[in-house]
Amino acid sequence: VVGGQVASPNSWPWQISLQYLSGGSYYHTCGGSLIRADWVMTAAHCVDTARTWRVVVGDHDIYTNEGREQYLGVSTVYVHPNWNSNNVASGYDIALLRLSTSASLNSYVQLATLPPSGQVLPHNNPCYITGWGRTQTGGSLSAQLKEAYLPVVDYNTCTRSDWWGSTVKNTMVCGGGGSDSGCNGDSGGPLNCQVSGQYVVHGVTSFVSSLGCNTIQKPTVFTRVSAYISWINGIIG
Ligand SMILES: CC(C)C[C@H](NC(=O)[C@H](CCCC[NH3+])NC(=O)C(F)(F)F)C(=O)Nc1ccc(C(C)C)cc1
Repeated sequence: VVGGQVASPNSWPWQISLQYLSGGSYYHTCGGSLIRADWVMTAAHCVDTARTWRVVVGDHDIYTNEGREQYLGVSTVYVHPNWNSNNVASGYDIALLRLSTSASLNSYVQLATLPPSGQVLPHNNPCYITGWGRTQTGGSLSAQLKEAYLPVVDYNTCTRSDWWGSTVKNTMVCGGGGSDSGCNGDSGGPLNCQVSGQYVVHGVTSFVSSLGCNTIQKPTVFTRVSAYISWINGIIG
């Protein structure tokens, strides 16, 4: 997350860290959202490479043990069948992870609320991106979970030729477009939008401009969760 601020610890209790095993250690690579005690929603591009994964719930500082973390294995990865790793612009950047151990829900670990199928939020709807991603283009990951205010940019605006043009599809949500943005390592994490006084996960962080994370008029682009509710329900039952 570029800009924004460090989140109050565990204030986004559905946020997870997706980590992979390398040389005997685990490394953060993506975010995600806990949607059932044994299911995580993330981005398909996060799991393009076959690795040994683990999901950490209840985390705040990914480099220190604060006692609220639960470390959970991943038994099965379900990538959307239409996902094309060579073209993030076609959408379908969504995957579900079946956990080998269920999370234990408490005040630090809660399930995300998903939107009703088909719901499209209006321009400027209040939303926050959260994640441990780079804090600047080409910078390092954030040790502590960050949040940034990225209000919805409606489809009409986001697809303007001087914004994202036809790169953005209506199965996506745009947020921000100013000096705050998502960045590498935020992928797969939630866009948390306020709807009727409740935070609802309306987006899965998908891409930013290759010119730089917080490029003006290139809002952070999210998979629109409400476009995939049937697929999700078909998988998790
Ligand atoms: C150094 C970073 C900022 C580069 C930037 N990376 C990204 O946007 C990556 C993953 C993109 C999937 C493609 N393999 N996503 C992120 O960093 C995220 F914002 F989600 F955290 C990128 O490649 N962006 C990109 C690439 C191609 C397109 C074409 C569809 C025009 C659009 C954006």
